Amino acid sequence: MSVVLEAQQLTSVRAGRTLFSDLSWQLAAGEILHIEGPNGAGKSTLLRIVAGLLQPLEGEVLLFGQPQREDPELWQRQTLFIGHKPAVKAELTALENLHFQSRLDGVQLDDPWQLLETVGLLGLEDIPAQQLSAGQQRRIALARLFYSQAKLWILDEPFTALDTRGIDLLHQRFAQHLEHGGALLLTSHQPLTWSGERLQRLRIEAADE
Ligand SMILES: Nc1ncnc2c1ncn2[C@@H]1O[C@H](COP(=O)(O)OP(=O)(O)OP(=O)(O)O)[C@@H](O)[C@H]1O
Repeated sequence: MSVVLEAQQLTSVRAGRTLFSDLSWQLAAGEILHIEGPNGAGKSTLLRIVAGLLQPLEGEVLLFGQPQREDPELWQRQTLFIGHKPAVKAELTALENLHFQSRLDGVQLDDPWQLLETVGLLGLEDIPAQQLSAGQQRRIALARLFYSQAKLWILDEPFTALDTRGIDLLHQRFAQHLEHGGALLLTSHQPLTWSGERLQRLRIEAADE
């Protein structure tokens, strides 16, 4: 399988504290990397570095062999990052949020109503996001996964606030993504149920402790 993502000797220091040092790994098409570790260990920091939103103190991240600075267009097209807070616009309705998100992603939605149904928000489309529950807001944010063509998904705590049906839905979507040659990097405090050969684990412990 081809290598989608390669991290080379990553070191990160925040507020004078070394979160991790000399981290290296490869993630191939069809694989998941589950980043584990206690609160504050640096998992979100690592994901933000991989997404190109933060610079490591040392080291480099390659997507299909390319550093971000050399091919920003490839990175833009082939990565999808969803952070741990649902990045929804509070005053926009669920439907308006889907249109807003998809425009930012450069995607024309074929059938926004179908997408609402897929993520379990049909019937709630006219309600401002701020009046939706935490899990419903998370579903708006996660709707991006159902139209994304990006090969690398970077998801920070995607299961937070989801009910069991929502978690099942995500697992199904992850499986499709992997079957189509995608790769997935995620943090989750919940255990993942995937067959061993597809799942890699990386545990971060604060290096200074
Ligand atoms: N913007 C920032 N400036 C300085 N330090 C930060 C910043 N954001 C996070 N940190 C620090 O970096 C450390 C790691 O934070 P991070 O959010 O990466 O942890 P995490 O492993 O994702 O934790 P959690 O499981 O609680 O989500 C923490 O000590 C945090 O205080």
